[in-house]
Amino acid sequence: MPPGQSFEMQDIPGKGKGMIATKAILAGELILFEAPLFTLPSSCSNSDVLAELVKLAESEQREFFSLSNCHRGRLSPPIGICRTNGLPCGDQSTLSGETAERFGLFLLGSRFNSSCVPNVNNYWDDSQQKISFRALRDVDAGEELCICYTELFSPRMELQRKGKLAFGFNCMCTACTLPQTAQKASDERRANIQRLYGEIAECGNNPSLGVRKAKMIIKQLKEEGILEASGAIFYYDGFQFCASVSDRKNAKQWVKKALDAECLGRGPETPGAQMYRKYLEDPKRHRSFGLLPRQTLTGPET
Ligand SMILES: C[S@@+](CC[C@H](N)C(=O)[O-])C[C@H]1O[C@@H](n2cnc3c(N)ncnc32)[C@H](O)[C@@H]1O
Repeated sequence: MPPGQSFEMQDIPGKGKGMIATKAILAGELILFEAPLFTLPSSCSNSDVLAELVKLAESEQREFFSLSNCHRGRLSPPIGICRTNGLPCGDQSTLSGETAERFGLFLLGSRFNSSCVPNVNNYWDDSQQKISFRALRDVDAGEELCICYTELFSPRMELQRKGKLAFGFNCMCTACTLPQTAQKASDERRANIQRLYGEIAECGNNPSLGVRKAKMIIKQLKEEGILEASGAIFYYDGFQFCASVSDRKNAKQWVKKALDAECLGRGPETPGAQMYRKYLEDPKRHRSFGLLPRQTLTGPET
């Protein structure tokens, strides 16, 4: 591992290898900023992978073949390793339907295991052509550092099914190994979050209801321990509802929260952070500002 790194690779029971924090890490801290071995279109074939592998140094090829492969025996090793370890080089969300057009292979980054309550966020920085990993909350030395491979707003059965289908494992993260009653409560919260996520999109003409739903979803995300991993989009919803009724003061409070969440998980210079900063300066610059009759709504809880 390079010097100064705040984690090391260790064997993790039931998960193969994984990354463990070797010192305390603060929320928002950049843990790793890594260039890919290569990137490929998400629809690539085994021969596309081979064409990339021949361009690599022998030591890199060896490291590539030492990565985990959950498709062993079913797919050729090159494509099996890519499907197991590839990380999206772009935004990806099953709920919004966004799919990254490319994925990248990372010698260190591909060793982060998955959690349904991730403490690390991975983000592809297109301008630098590197992936960043940032702590979503304060992490103690000795804790495992985990990203999330799937999306977060699904009840356990669905998360398990998606993880199993795509990556061939039964998730052993802290949320999936909770005692039964705690798991039931967590499942109910995630089902509520999923429902509210759908409902909030229907509130364009009822911004007061929209703000109430944004607050409900944020409360449940917080209780579930996944607010930092996904809060920015709901704070931005709150902003848009307030902007649509010319509620400048509350719009600013919502977009400030969205900006803070974006900076925490993705960094201060992303296109998203720049957009939030623009609206924080002047909410009127949003296209929906003043589209509905003037009304005073409420800001986010502090
Ligand atoms: C991208 S690799 C992660 C690093 C891998 N553990 C290794 O040893 O290199 C993905 C594989 O790690 C394991 N894994 C990741 N997250 C897991 C989890 N939450 N529970 C169980 N296994 C997990 C699964 O075998 C999965 O196919």
